[in-house]
Amino acid sequence: MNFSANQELYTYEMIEQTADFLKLRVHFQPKIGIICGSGLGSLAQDLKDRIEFPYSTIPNFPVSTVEGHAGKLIFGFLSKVPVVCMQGRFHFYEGYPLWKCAMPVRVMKLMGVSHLIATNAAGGLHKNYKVGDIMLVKDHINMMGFAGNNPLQGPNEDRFGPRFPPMNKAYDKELIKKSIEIGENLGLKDNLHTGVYTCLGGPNFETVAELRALKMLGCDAVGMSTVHEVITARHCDMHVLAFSLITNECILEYDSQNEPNHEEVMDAAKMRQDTLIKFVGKIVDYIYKERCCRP
Ligand SMILES: O=P(O)(O)O[C@@H]1C[C@H](O)[C@@H](CO)O1
Ligand code: HPA
Repeated sequence: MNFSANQELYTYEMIEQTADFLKLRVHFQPKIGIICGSGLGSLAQDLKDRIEFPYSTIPNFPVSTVEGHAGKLIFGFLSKVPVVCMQGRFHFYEGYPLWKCAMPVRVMKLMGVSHLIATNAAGGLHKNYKVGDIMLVKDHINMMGFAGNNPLQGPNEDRFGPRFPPMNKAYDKELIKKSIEIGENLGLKDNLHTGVYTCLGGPNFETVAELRALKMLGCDAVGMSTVHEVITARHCDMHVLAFSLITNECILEYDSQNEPNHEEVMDAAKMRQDTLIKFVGKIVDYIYKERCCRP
């Protein structure tokens, strides 16, 4: 990252300006933020009393450029719970620095969101993962961080959080436990896992050697998002639940005839959309009743 470009970083006031723009137009306070992964935009389709903002109409917002990411911020009620959904997220490979990719999380924070549900499409590395399975993220390996890239780089904004935030409790254990229970009640017992997610910069899918290395490091699923959003959310003390929909099995053998592609990712997401809508709806309901409304 070029630090002479620091003046291009979002200031607190810019994020505030974006949040104020939205607050003026949305007459309820969302408590839960949902980021829809590739092909998972349908998670936002069931919102009642929706108010939609194409990203291009929101001051200071980047715009999504990827197929399967509609590029809208949608406010509404899911199971009577006020939420905000990102129908489309920003990826590093689109040319955005990580701090820009994660900026909407800070906007959510300033709007009063206390819980973030980040979803993604990911390749399954673990031998037991099948296409259509759900992996609740219990931890991540920040590979881009290993290479010196982090959404919190640059001067720290103390009004969001500390210079050196801990990350050992990034994913809320109680929410993972509850989500497993919810998933099992929906008949997903055999399709539900907890595991370690990693994000690479993309946009190319990984080589066999890279995938083998990631597996050796302890990664169970690989994608191109989420980690920088979670770091940003934890920095400003939001509670985080994240899950990956396994959309393809990672190819770990040189003699495989298969090649991963974005279409299979989108197809797998489409196949699972109804189940995921129910799953997320029940999680949102639980968070709202048991967390947000707790005195
Ligand atoms: O936004 P997510 O992480 O769900 O998207 C994944 C990673 C790439 O953007 C794309 C590859 O098919 O899906
Ligand atoms: N690798 C990286 N990102 C992905 C994959 C994958 O196999 N599947 C969906 N997003």
